[in-house]
Amino acid sequence: MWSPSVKSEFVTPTAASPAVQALTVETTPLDDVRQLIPFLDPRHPLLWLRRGDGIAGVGEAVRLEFTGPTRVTDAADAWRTLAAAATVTDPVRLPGSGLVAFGSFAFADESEQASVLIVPRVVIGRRAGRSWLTRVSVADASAEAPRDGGAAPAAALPKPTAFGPEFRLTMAPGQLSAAGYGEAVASVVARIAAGEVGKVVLSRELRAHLPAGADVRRALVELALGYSDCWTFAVDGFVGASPETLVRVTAGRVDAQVLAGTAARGANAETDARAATTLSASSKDRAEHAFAVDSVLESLRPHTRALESSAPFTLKLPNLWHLATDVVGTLADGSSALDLVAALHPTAAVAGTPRAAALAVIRELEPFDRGRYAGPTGWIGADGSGEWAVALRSAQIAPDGDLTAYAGGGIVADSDPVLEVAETTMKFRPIVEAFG
Ligand SMILES: C=C(O[C@H]1C=CC=C(C(=O)O)[C@@H]1O)C(=O)O
Repeated sequence: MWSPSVKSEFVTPTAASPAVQALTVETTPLDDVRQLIPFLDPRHPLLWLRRGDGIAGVGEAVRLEFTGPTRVTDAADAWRTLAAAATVTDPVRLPGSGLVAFGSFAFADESEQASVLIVPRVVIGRRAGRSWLTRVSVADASAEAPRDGGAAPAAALPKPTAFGPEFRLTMAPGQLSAAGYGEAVASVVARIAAGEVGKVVLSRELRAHLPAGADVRRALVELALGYSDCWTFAVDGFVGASPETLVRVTAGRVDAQVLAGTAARGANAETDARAATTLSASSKDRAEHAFAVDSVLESLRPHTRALESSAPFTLKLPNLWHLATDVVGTLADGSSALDLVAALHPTAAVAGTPRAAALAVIRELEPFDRGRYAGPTGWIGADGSGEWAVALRSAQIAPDGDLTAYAGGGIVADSDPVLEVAETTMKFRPIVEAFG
């Protein structure tokens, strides 16, 4: 149960967060800030942005790391404790103002990649023409005075910085080549025919190396401009532009947009319209989509009332068409956005059906750790509100500059290996073009 409290003074340490920190958080309104990206740290950007609205974080006031099967529920618990110990002044009261943490979680229980919640020292936010600045300062719960002297008084906007030099990366196949991916797809189709599993989402990776000191904001600008209807994100070196909303919680309302089923865009208006019509009529894509919608409804139902889903429709993105379904409901049990993320992940849009069997096939056929690809990425607020995407069309940048990009697709009984390879190539486009 989520019981919002932003004024509590007393903190109980938890296993996930042994030294609980008391945060002082102050949000002040700003004149409209149209561009958030120039304010980011070029090498450690924290960003959540769609259609020009979102939040940009600078610095780290708190960093919590989680691993293993309970990583999301541990994070939800740790966040409750941290938020309850914070003193928050927030006259703006918009989604993303006040105390927020950016988060990104590994896809797999056994992943070596840490899952994180990061509370920035400074957040600049923008929503519907209103902007704000949030400053965060930290004190140990036991300490008498804040370590860094308390929240800075409501202050001027931090300065945007000039972009570093342009760079272009060449991506090379990773541990699973395009041909190897085609073979893995054929193997999944055979397992489906044998009745072992209904659907499996398989992926492959591309690799590159970022020059020392590269300004990652350049790629974020490309993603945000090229894919403005997607969630452009950057958290702890993990960047992307995902079209899929895993879940949003705002003022007791819960919504999601499920995507599964993909077609190439046509070369002209006529073939493009035909591609969309063919996609919505395709029994293969509709089957793939239905698995994903069912898994989301099943996970959200215990936490919501009046949960409804739209009929599937075609969603146009610059690089492809998707089949999409909108889901909306009312929060019934006080869950936070992270509680719902824990209930939802991994959906059948990124794992398959039945879930356990599909995950076993992924472990067997993908010779790499997905890291945070296809995991939940987004933000959580002090009152449990938040916005989370399924982290698709994404890449992880390691501290040494190694970059790994990921793309996959849902494999069902009628999937064709050649077409599935082509689909992953289309899905790599946002990242390949942003860095290339
Ligand atoms: C697994 C990915 O996409 C998922 C989301 C939308 C459509 C999908 C598909 O048509 O296969 C996938 O389920 C990816 O982009 O890497």
